[in-house]
Amino acid sequence: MVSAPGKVIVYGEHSVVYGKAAIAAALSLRSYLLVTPLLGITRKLTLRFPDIGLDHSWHIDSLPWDTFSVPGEKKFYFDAVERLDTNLVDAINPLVADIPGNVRKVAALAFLYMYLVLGSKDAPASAYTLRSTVPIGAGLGSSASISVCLSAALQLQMGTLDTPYSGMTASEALLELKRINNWAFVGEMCIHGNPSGVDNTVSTGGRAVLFKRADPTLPPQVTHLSGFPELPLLLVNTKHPRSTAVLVAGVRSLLSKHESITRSVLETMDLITIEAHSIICDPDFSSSAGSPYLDRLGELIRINHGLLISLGVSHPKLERIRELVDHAGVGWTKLTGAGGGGCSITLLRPDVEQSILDELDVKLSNEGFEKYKTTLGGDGVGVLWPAVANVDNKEVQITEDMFLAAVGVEGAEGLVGVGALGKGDTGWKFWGDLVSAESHFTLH
Ligand SMILES: Nc1ncnc2c1ncn2[C@@H]1O[C@H](COP(=O)(O)OP(=O)(O)OP(=O)(O)O)[C@@H](O)[C@H]1O
Ligand SMILES: C[C@@](O)(CCO)CC(=O)[O-]
Ligand SMILES: [Mg+2]
Repeated sequence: MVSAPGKVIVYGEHSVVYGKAAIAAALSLRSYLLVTPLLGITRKLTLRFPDIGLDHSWHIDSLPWDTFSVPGEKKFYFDAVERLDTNLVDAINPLVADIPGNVRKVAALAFLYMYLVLGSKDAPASAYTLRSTVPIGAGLGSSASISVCLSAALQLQMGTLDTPYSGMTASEALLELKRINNWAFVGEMCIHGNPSGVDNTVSTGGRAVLFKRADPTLPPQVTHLSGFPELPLLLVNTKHPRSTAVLVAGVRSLLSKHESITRSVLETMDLITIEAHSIICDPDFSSSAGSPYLDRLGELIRINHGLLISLGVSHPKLERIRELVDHAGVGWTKLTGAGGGGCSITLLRPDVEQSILDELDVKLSNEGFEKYKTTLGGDGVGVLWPAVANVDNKEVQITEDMFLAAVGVEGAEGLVGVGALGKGDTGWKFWGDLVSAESHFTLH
């Protein structure tokens, strides 16, 4: 069983696709993937993605392995892949043709692409069951978090990746994270079309990153921001779904029509991220009341949002949230992720009275918006191997039923041993924190 976090882009969405810098942090909302061996004589591969209503099986022997075993085709096994191989995509398309809806189709495509390149004809028959607490298509990196899960699980299953172990050095962990991230990027390409790689990078490594890929032919420059401050953030979902691929394509079209103007907007976004990074890295940085640093970060958030509006990626519902927050005077707001709906973040002023925040909460929820309680800067990809839990002091294999019933269940407090599993009133429940039951690749 593996898991990986969603993310918040604090500065630099969209411009990051054009080689500009972005700052992103991992969220405490996560996706979880369980791989269960399928017993029986039929050699099947089953995808169970109940969040999007996908339940589909293929016979392993009927998959187009020949297309995927062209000599030399697997030479890039661990390397970064820059673009999808159109022959491979063409071979997969008929396999997903009868799956209804683009949301399901691209998720199945991402899985099959990775499975066919990373796996082999002799792979054991398995079910891949995925559940996520990251809202889908809301700007919080749901696609990246599932891509990281799929990449890690498949490479672990095929024996090409080590599980994290105590004593693993930082450079060994970095290598494994790189392998996971490279293939998560492939998943993102299947889902997004033209991803920058920032989402999968922060979901893989966790914490927070400064990310920039100035030259598309070279790997990105990634600075892990271990000292990322605990910023007081309000995260609100418009609940208006949208597709990142469509929004990214919209910016590309604007660029082709108004090239120099759009380029200068993207340039300014780069300056914003760089300035924010230097503020956060200031040795005197403080986010407490009266500190000028938070105001400056807030102003940069406001300017960044204004530029995103000018790129055409805001939405009336995002503007409504901003209006309500501005009216309450509690902080600075911008969209996060691809925009067009999805979520906004507000950097809260430290000295705001609780009663004003409570009033704002009521207004937001009356208008159908959803607020998330989450923390930033959490762990990246995690592995629970073998997938066993402690039930009544016995180790039991986590079954698909237990997994489906337990992931995302609220109120699993009352720690009875980290990651222990037991019968709650409503069925199987993880008591305690799934994430802390896993092992993680640590960089420092
Ligand atoms: N829980 C899930 N189960 C199955 N597929 C999922 C799940 N979450 C995301 N996906 C896949 O990812 C797609 C959404 O990705 P998209 O990039 O459009 O939005 P996002 O990643 O949530 O937002 P952003 O890219 O702005 O952070 C869905 O259409 C689906 O194919
Ligand atoms: C809009 C975008 O910049 C962020 C999506 O979370 C796209 C990307 O970086 O791949
Ligand atoms: Mg995405």
